[in-house]
Amino acid sequence: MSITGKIALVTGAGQGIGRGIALRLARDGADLALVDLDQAKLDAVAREIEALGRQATTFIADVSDREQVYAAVDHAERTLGGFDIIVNNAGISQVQPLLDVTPEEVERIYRINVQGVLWGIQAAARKFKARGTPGRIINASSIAGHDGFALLGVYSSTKFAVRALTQAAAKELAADGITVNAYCPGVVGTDMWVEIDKRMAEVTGAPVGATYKKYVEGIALGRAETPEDVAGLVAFLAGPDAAYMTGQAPLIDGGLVYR
Ligand SMILES: NC(=O)C1=CN([C@@H]2O[C@H](COP(=O)(O)OP(=O)(O)OC[C@H]3O[C@@H](n4cnc5c(N)ncnc54)[C@H](O)[C@@H]3O)[C@@H](O)[C@H]2O)C=CC1
Ligand SMILES: CC(=O)C(C)=O
Repeated sequence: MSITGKIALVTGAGQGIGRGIALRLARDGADLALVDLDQAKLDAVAREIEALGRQATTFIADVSDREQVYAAVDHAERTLGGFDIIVNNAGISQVQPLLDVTPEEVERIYRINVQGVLWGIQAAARKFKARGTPGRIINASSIAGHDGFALLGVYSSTKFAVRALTQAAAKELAADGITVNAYCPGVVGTDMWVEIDKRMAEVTGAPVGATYKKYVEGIALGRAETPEDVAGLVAFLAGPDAAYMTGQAPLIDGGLVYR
């Protein structure tokens, strides 16, 4: 119960890693603002959180739109009565050889994966400063933010960019008592990897399922990652034991990329 009574906002909370993070933070005592594009999915996660005895509120926002992200943070504060933690988790994948990628594809993924994180950092930091309280900002990077992966080149570059924003924001906001860190998962068995595997099959001709299998076979601990594995690290970054940690982007990947 290390974050009891704290108010946390999680983007991309309707499924996958975001859902796992929201449920873990609720178990650790936080009340949750859940942000995503699909109301029905958000409602289902909100019911799970309420069943744990915590409050949950939902808000539809596209993280690539700065005004919508600011509105989500305002909604969280107004509805739950405070604002302490933001997890900028929403993101999309893109499997495309670098030689084929189009300007429209680059723009779309940068608007969501990079600008979405930047607007979340801005909105949360402005809110923490206005309230005069310390806060935690936690961003989704990836193993692909430490290593550029073939056919995931533009996606990898967005996750490197998240690490850069995390480091710079940590330096700019430390004097206000705000810490900024990222989490770098490996191969997590969510819809994102179903999509990556399907696209890899289209691009390389490998059978469906083969790319995911190959990646999982490379994991030292011998199994795919779960959203709960990721959520454990995020709970640490949100909690009191991470008070002296900022600007970092730790890997949690079962042993796949070593730094
Ligand atoms: N699945 C994996 O193996 C890994 C995932 N990650 C990162 O973790 C984060 C979550 O990934 P998953 O849960 O696996 O993905 P997912 O595809 O299962 O879920 C992503 C969620 O984000 C939401 N979302 C997408 N675009 C949005 C937008 N513009 N505005 C608001 N919400 C939006 C989707 O509706 C969805 O609910 C992403 O940033 C991803 O890049 C990092 C490393 C590995
Ligand atoms: C989705 C993702 O970040 C990887 C590299 O698995």
